[in-house]
Amino acid sequence: MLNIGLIGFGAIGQDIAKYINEGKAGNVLLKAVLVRRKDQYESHISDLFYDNEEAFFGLGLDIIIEAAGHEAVYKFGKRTLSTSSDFIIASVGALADDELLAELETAAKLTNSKIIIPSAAIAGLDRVAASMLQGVDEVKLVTRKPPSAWRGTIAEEKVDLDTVKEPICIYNGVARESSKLFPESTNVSATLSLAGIGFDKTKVQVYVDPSITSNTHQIFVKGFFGEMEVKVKNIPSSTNPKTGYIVAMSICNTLKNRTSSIVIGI
Ligand SMILES: NC(=O)C1=CN([C@@H]2O[C@H](COP(=O)(O)OP(=O)(O)OC[C@H]3O[C@@H](n4cnc5c(N)ncnc54)[C@H](O)[C@@H]3O)[C@@H](O)[C@H]2O)C=CC1
Ligand SMILES: O=C([O-])CC(=O)C(=O)O
Repeated sequence: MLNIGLIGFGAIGQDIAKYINEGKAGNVLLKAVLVRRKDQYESHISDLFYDNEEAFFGLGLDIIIEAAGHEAVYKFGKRTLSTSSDFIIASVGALADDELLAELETAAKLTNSKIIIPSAAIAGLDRVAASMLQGVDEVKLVTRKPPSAWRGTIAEEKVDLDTVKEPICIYNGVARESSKLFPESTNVSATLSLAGIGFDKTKVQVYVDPSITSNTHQIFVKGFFGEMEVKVKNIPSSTNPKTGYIVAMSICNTLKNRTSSIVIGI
């Protein structure tokens, strides 16, 4: 039985807690959730919630899952790995900062802990990573989300989300930049970069698209192995429309793999 800690209790965090408690994430126990203010949570489950970082990191957790945003990766990543907990990251875009990535890798090596990056909102990463054995010529991601998913982001500076009628490309560049420009919306571009040819070569286009209701990601890869095209249409979470329901499911499947005797598709 592995003891799990969770940082963040929003759309992803709440679903992860539910799946773990329903026994759907393998032989794991949700031991603690780090939140900003513990008094905001119901008293009957408050034993699970911590707002004292010392206490949370002192629990000796086997795995800590970040589901709180880029800032949380900066704030808690090194500490997690240095205390020998494996670190499952949702806010992967933070790793577009080479210095942070190197710092976390060093911390992981020193304690023999692992940085674990689930597929989360995209698919096909097993093939992208495998194809790197012989090199890849081109990797491209096209992300489209409906207007409701772009509220509170810099998309609002480019598009009137209330009146937009046609798909509008709000970014065309590479993952190094998209990861930072849309910290809550294109973490997938960072995950794809890490699996494949890196942040500076992974091409990214981002659209506000009023013609769709799902958060859609298309991946195009060409290389020695052949070609790959994958399209996912994620139903947005009712708690946070920027995030697909699949993200928490993917993280829980990653947990399941940690305690299962058979591991498929990685
Ligand atoms: N890899 C991927 O495919 C995806 C990654 N994400 C990442 O996951 C993050 C979380 O997503 P959601 O759950 O949908 O967001 P959310 O906004 O619903 O929940 C985030 C929660 O974290 C809490 N939080 C923030 N900073 C914290 C801190 N320092 N300590 C404790 N709690 C803190 C917030 O109060 C909030 O309750 C996103 O910001 C994004 O970076 C989201 C979707 C897909
Ligand atoms: O859930 C999604 O569609 C992807 C997402 O927000 C991200 O990559 O940050």
